[in-house]
Amino acid sequence: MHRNAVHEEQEFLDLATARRAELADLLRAELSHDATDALEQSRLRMLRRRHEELLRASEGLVFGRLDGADGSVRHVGRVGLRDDDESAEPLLLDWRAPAARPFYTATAVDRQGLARRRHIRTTGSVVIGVDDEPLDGAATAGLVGEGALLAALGERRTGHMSTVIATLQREQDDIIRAAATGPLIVQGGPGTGKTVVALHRVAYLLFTHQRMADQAVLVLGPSPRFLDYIGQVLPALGETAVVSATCDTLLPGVRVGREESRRLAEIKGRALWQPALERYVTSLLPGAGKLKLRWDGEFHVIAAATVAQALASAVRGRSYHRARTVFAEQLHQILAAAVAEQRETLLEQMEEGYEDILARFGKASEPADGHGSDVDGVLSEEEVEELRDRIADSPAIARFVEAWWPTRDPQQALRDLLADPARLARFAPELSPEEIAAVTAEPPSWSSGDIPLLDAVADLLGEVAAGTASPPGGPVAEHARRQRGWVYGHVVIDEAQELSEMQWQMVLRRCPSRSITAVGDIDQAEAAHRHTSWAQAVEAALGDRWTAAELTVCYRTPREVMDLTGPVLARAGSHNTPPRAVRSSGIAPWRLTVTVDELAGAAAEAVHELRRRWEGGTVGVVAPAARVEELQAVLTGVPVLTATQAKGLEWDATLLIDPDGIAAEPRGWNGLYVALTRCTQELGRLVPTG
Ligand SMILES: Nc1ncnc2c1ncn2[C@@H]1O[C@H](COP(=O)(O)OP(=O)(O)OP(=O)(O)O)[C@@H](O)[C@H]1O
Repeated sequence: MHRNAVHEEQEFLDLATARRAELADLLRAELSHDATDALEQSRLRMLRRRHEELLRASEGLVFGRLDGADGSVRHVGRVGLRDDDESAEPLLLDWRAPAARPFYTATAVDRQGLARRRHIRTTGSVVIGVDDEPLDGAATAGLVGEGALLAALGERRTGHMSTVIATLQREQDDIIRAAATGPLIVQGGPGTGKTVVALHRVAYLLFTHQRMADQAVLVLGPSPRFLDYIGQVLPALGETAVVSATCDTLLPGVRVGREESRRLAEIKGRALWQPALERYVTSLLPGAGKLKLRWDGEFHVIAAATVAQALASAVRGRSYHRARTVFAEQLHQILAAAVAEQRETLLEQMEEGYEDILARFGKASEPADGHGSDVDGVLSEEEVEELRDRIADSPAIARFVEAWWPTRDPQQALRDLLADPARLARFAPELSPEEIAAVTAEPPSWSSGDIPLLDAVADLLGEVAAGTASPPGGPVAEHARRQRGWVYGHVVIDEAQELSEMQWQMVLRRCPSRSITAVGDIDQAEAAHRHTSWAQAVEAALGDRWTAAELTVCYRTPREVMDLTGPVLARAGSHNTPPRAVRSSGIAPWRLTVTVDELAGAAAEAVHELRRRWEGGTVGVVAPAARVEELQAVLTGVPVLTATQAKGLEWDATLLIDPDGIAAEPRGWNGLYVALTRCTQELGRLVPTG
């Protein structure tokens, strides 16, 4: 029966493959001509996107089939394909289309009109097997497509995350398709597919909302290594309108140049900096007072009240530089009016003087040639405007404005604050004298904790000149990456439990609509802040305006290993239960005690053995920070990482070195929880004694 099914699906795959090639050819022909107007340009952009999507969809083009209780048959795949006949049902349903949803969510209890779900396994353009799941029978364990899922989970790891569109589970699918109108915070234990969900959600949102594709989506991850690990998922799903970054790399042109202590990371992550920096930047504004400007050899005094009024209206709701531009424009206007008025007064005085002279000589005060009371020489409106333009273009006036209201470099402005204890005490009175001393003692290069402060200052100062936007055309992600002030359609944060309050502010600035998906595990938090609940972690940034969701099943770590995590989680102060492991690897975790002197040798031997056992897969080593360097020297061909660095990654086998040493690190129990849960198959522990 299966042979027939394979044959049947092969026929369908051949049909879909041919149609894909045909559509790609048609699109290529359409894309060969140039756009003549903006409308055509945007149409071509969409076609180009579609073309790329089709080209990339060669692997796993068709992976599912839905048989309706009414006898209907629909196939689900990586992209949607239409037949020639536009009115007919699509040949292939895109996995993100609403009609494909039952593939991920239908169960025997909630059949959604289906009689059967079929998973189709393929290699390239060959169907290698099918898994049928009747939905009209008795209720099953609740896993969707269990056979296909367990086969996928048991596969060797390549070192890069792959797409899982064929085996997404219902609780994951619910989050992927959730509304994107406000912040959604997803709590999930290790291996529950948080990263999978976050990335597939990006693909879903870009497919569903054109606006997000136009504005790009930002994906924030904890480290460059992690970004590299997930880097192939979205391109494989055909998505390019995505910028991936860490909080450290979000500011164009600014690099983190040094490590910082946990104490300073904690101090600099506090929400108090936002109002402190606002107060500081406000203090940089010029004070109101009369202004004395020179124009055409004459001095003009602008009264303090006029300056105060112009200043107040310029500053309202604007950044420092934007307010400066608005004020300068007003000043040009005021000065032009003052020049015109002074000229008028002068003319009047001249006229009065002339009449005096005439009176003294006993002449009547009738108008005389060129000196009538209609005061010839008073500037017309156009002339005042022209004068204002000349004032606006005048380098001398620009110098005057610069001296009175200087443009500022955000980096310099922040350095001036962080290096000055008196200023810090004035603007951040919540900091203790010891904390201020610790901040001011830091070297001038930037650390990770400085980046959100710098971003806040850059935002409060604003751009010096408007119109720095890059020219239109080219991929949207490139524009977004280059501009600090880019507003994204959506932001996805992975390992969100690590974000400090100030890093959250940095996210909000990039997404004022608050269309944000944050996934993480509060129990894996290792950052310097002390949050142990999501409510605490996001209180300063989001208040209580966010929606919570949860993932409860662990797909990565086998049951044998998850069983070890309960006590570790309890020591980490967690109130959560570890997620339920979906599978067992049949391999008991092992533990070897060695002397400290034997440790490096034993580690090398264990790595050698694990690599042999997991040939074609991956092995990773996690150790306390203090031992990493020494181990890297002896363990070649495998990553040797701290628990923090291992966050989000996975290997077939993990060698955990000195678990007690990891537990003794700051937030070490959380770190140990991370380290224990990185393997998909086997966990070995080397415990030094003495
Ligand atoms: N529905 C699924 N089908 C197939 N594989 C899945 C599915 N969900 C998760 N996985 C796999 O489980 C592993 C863990 O997923 P992921 O890295 O997204 O979990 P996580 O919750 O982010 O974990 P952690 O918090 O430990 O980093 C990955 O190998 C992923 O491909």
